[in-house]
Amino acid sequence: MTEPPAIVVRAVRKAFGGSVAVDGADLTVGRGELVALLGPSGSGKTTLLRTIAGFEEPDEGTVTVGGRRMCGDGTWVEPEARQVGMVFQDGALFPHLTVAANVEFGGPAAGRAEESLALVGLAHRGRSYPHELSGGERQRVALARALATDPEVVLLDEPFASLDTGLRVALREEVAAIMRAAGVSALLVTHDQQEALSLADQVVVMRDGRVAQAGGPVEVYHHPRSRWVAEFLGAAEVLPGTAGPDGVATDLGVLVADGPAHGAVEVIVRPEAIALGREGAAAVPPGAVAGEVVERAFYGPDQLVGLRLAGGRTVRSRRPGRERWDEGEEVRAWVEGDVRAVAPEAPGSPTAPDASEAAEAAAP
Ligand SMILES: Nc1ncnc2c1ncn2[C@@H]1O[C@H](COP(=O)(O)OP(=O)(O)OP(=O)(O)O)[C@@H](O)[C@H]1O
Repeated sequence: MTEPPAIVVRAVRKAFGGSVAVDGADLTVGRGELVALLGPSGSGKTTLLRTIAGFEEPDEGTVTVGGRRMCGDGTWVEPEARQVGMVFQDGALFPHLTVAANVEFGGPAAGRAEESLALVGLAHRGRSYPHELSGGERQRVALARALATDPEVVLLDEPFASLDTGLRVALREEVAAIMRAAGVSALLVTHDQQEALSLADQVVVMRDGRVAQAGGPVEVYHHPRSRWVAEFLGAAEVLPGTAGPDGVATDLGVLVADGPAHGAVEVIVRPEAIALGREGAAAVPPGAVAGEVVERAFYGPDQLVGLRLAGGRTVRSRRPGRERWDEGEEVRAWVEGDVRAVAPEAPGSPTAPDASEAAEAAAP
């Protein structure tokens, strides 16, 4: 018999006073899967997580953990009886208890406290106090405490947000590796696109209390369902185009795009899919279009080269940082790789992108 998924959320709605925080959300976390719940501030991620943990009671919908109904249809299971481990942003350790006592506090399964401290690489720090540990070590203790109860699923609410960049990247990779090694199912709340795309088996993108799209990292990044999802997940050039039998006619040439086959569309092109070459270079294909380099933003490993195309539109091409492209230079540009076309969004529609969120996502 196949085991039930770790978490199933169906049609969950939660309002505070008149304001709706979660508006009919569905999600599934499979066994052993690491799922990222990603969205801008205020999109309802934490509220949904707290609903799964049992800290909030939804107005509507159902939550099932490990095949057991937790709430909905008249059922209510208290948080402590849900077999859910929690890791918060600040770790929430007791400062007056040793590391070992903190891990034992949750009432671990027999023998699990030591085992889970060993799992996070801190078996030798059981007698230390939280203030004697680094921020990263404290978060590993918090994870050990969550794992010690042998939970059906671990819920992590922005567990790396308070750490600085280098440590954050190292710790998140370590934590993902620990959870995979332990076969733990986990739901991770984050507003960091790179964190979600690099760690998760499945990314659930939330917007205004709803799931805008859910899928594998490659799927949501390369096949966004809407312009908003595309721009939220990373830098994207959005070009108006006309779809026809040969492809979509745009300022970057006629492109083969996955999306509507006829009429006006918006084509979403990632800057890394826009290739550049100098006129006459062997790599430049016949359909390449002319452009002038008008700006350049250097990030180290890569750079964004701004091009003004014939007709006046400016697009960015992501190039390796070692290449040299000078302002004023005439170049040729063409599209390589995945291109997605979506129906144009009416200005001001609820799915139209928000400029500030898109700007945040555009950073490398
Ligand atoms: N206890 C509460 N009382 C009233 N409003 C709340 C409460 N908790 C959340 N909200 C509101 O619900 C909405 C969703 O909040 P939530 O914290 O779930 O979003 P989020 O996506 O986790 O945001 P962030 O990334 O900023 O933590 C927000 O508008 C928030 O102000």
